Amino acid sequence: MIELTNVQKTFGSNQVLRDVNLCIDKGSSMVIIGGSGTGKSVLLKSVLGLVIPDAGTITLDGQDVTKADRDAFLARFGMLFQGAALFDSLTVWQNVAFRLLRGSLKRPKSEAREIAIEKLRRVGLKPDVADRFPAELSGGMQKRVGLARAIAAEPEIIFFDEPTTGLDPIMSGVINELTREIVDEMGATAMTITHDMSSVRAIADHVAMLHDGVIQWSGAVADMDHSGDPYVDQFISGRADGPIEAVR
Ligand SMILES: Nc1ncnc2c1ncn2[C@@H]1O[C@H](COP(=O)(O)OP(=O)(O)OP(=O)(O)O)[C@@H](O)[C@H]1O
Repeated sequence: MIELTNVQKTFGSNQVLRDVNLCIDKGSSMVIIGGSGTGKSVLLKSVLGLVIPDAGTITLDGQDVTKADRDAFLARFGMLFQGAALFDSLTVWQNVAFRLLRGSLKRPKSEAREIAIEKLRRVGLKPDVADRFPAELSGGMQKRVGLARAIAAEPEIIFFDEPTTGLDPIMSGVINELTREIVDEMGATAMTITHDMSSVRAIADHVAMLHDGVIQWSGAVADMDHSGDPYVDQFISGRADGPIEAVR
């Protein structure tokens, strides 16, 4: 379980997280929504211990994330970055096996390659893709490779940062479905940040909306459409008028 209690973070005069309280149950999928610049990435980085809150606590299974042994702690996470963020100079399989080729999760090269090929297959890519370079692949294929990399070390917790950015609606749907399937079959805890409402509906068990430094609303995805919260209503319907200022 991931638990954030009274988390605060300010950069200079910019108070980004004012008082964030959030709980993500083991094996469940939480999607954080919110406008640009509301602090979703700061929140995600805080859970990874990459941003240190000014106040409040973040725990993973009861352990303070800022006090955990870095290597062992990060080994529990998989991450799909915005825009896939593959290493151009590495082949596809080396990208997928990145964490299996170094550090605490290191395996022999042949074994790492085998795992990479198996994970590529899981995301719908054939073994012949393994020796190609990311630049030779379409955006949708790169996302699949990013997903294969995120699951390569079979993490307990997976973070998805804008998983469908740059994809057309059909490919977004495919990636969303694949993401949900994989999270379910791994039994992983998932935390996703996105603006894409189709991702929210496909991936989330629970939704939390970050606005003005606090979790404005949180609840089951099934309750999102009748939350009664004017901020959530405005966000999911994409209206310019409402309590959220459209000009920032
Ligand atoms: N390291 C940093 N130093 C200073 N300010 C920062 C830093 N990281 C983030 N911020 C500020 O915190 C605010 C929230 O940024 P963040 O990237 O978390 O927003 P976001 O909700 O993820 O936005 P988007 O959806 O556009 O990616 C922004 O005003 C940003 O400029």
